[in-house]
Amino acid sequence: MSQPMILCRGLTKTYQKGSTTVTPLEALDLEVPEGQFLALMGPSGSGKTTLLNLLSGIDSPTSGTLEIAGSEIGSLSRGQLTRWRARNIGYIFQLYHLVPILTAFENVELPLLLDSMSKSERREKVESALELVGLSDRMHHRPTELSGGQEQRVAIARALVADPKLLVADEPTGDLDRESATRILELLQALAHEHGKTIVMVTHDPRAADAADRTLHLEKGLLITQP
Ligand SMILES: Nc1ncnc2c1ncn2[C@@H]1O[C@H](COP(=O)(O)OP(=O)(O)OP(=O)(O)O)[C@@H](O)[C@H]1O
Repeated sequence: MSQPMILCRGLTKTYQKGSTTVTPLEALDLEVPEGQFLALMGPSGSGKTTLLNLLSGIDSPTSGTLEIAGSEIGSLSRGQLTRWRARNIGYIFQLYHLVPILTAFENVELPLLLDSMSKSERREKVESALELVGLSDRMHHRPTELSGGQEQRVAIARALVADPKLLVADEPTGDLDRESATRILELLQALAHEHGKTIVMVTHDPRAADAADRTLHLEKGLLITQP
């Protein structure tokens, strides 16, 4: 079998609050194959965001191992982690986080400005990311001129533009009506099944979880196996 995209063994995160130790994630073992669309559910405070932040290199584990695409990232320094993240992770937020004064094109272009790349190469990548999310005709619109579903698709194009292997999404349909949510979920399914992206999506919505290939449940920092 090929190596998993995500491999966690005994992954643990603790915080010290005065004399109390908070353990948002405890000894988590997890394997996710490349191209899988995984949903992560659990009550508030169960450790979902903590896990997303570890998988995406925003935070580092206290103990355990964490391999993404065969690289151990748990022990990288902050600077190494920032560079690794820019190449390997696309992050999708519930409230899109687009820059309001920039057009859809300029928002999607942002992650590429850190790379030394010609303007024409950048344009090509931005245009194909916007085409992939079905927004070629909205390229020069600003966020206020787009619907919520379209804003989320711009945000997905921005997450995709540097061609990361792993997409992490924190409640990507949480602020959308049912029809827009369905289109976003179909897009995420296509990204996993047709483009080989591995996707980890936090959601409170059972309908969104149903769109995924597999659902994991967290409770008090522990993984509850699916019945
Ligand atoms: N920086 C921090 N310092 C101390 N405790 C923290 C920190 N970050 C998270 N925690 C604690 O870890 C636990 C898990 O938090 P986390 O944000 O991962 O939960 P969640 O499942 O994403 O919740 P929600 O669905 O409400 O977003 C909570 O008890 C939280 O208070």
